[in-house]
This record gives sequence, C-alpha cells and structure tokens, in this order.
Amino acid sequence: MTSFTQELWRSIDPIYQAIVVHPFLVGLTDGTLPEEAFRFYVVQDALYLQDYARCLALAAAKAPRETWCELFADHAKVALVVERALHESFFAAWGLSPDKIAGTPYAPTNLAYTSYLLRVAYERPFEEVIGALLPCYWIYWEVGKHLERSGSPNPLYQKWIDTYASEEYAAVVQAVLDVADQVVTDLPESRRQPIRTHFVTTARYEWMFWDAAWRLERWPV
Ligand SMILES: Cc1ncc(C[n+]2csc(CCO)c2C)c(N)n1
Repeated sequence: MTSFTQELWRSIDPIYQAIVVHPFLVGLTDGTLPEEAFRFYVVQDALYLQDYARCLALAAAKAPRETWCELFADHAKVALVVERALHESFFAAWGLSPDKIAGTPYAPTNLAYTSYLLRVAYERPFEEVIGALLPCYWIYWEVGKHLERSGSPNPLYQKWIDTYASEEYAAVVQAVLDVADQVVTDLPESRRQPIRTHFVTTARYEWMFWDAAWRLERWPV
C-alpha cells in the first residue's frame, strides 16, 4: 500500500526533477557555479534557518505526542546550531561578520518562503505545519544523495554536499517522515488536503530558493 508520504512525494515529482537539473545544482557538482551565487545562497540560508528554527519550535509546541515535541524541539536547536556553524566556517572565510549577515535584507523569494512557513506554523494545526516543513528536510536528503554520486571539484561545495548526504541526516529525515505518516492515520480527508497543498507549495519554494541564488535575486524596485 502507498503511504501518505509516498503519495506526497509522487505529487512533487515534476518539481524534484526540475530541481536536480537546475543550473545552480548542476553547477555545484561540475564546479561551474559562480562563488558569488553560492555566497548569496549561504547568506540567505542563514536568514532562512533562523525562521525555520522558529517554525520547528512552534511544531514542537503544537505536537500531540511528547516524543514528537522532543523531536522538533531538538531539530529547532540543531537548525540554529547549524546556522552558527555556517557563520564560523563559510562566513569567517569570506570575512562576513554575524552583524553583516543579520543586516542583509531577505531576497524576495526567501521572504515569501519564510513568511509562508511562519504563517502556517503560527495559525494552522500540527499536521499542516508538518506538511509545510517536510519538503525542506526531504528534498535536501534526496538532493544530497543525488549530488554525492558526482561530488564536486570545489572543496567548498563538497563540504555542503557532505552535510546533507550523511547517514545521520538520513535518520533525521526518516523520523520526520514517520511522524507525517502517523499523524494522518485518524484524520478525515478534509484535514489531509491542506497538508498536500502546503507540501507542494513549499516544494516549489525550494526550487525557487535555488533559482533566486542563481539569479542573485534583487528587489525590482
Ligand atoms: C532553503 C533550505 N531548505 C532546506 C534546508 C535544509 N534544512 C534546513 S533546517 C533543516 C532541518 C533541521 O535541521 C533542514 C533539513 C536548508 N538549509 N535551506
């Protein structure tokens, strides 16, 4: 039988296929990605992770089971720790201070994506929050495995690939997939539909986030 999460993945197959052929990701593995685009991505991602961590904390607060509360509270902490680690490694090498990152404006796509996540996290029930948060975890896992096969000639890009292709990361994603499958077991169809909508929406934002970095997206006015 097809699980709920398998069904979700099938619904974003065209989006995932578009992600793996995006010039940003192809450029990571063949080394042609301009470092300026990678830097744009990493700085925007530091801003993204602060908001994502807050959404994870809200998921923890709304969790109907203690073990799920613990899981998301732990992931909220990890997201912030990862962000600090980024500051220390990549940002120090680029001469970027924490103040400078915090003072960087959100690019339009990043603001749209994080605002959507925060709205769902503050306003909607637990299962919908999971639907919105899931593509972030899952797409990075799939992308990590995909990129690991080719690797990158650029050590900076290789370091990024290694983060998401690790065994530890696989276990993290699997735990969240299990929550998603369990949370829907007693839900009527009317409460499953919004989960699917959030999942597809944030999967689209994942493609758009890479595309924004590739284009060095700016506010048009
Ligand atoms: C745009 C964007 N999307 C997904 C991730 C990956 N990610 C960020 S936090 C987290 C889970 C908790 O640590 C995961 C999987 C990212 N870094 N940036």
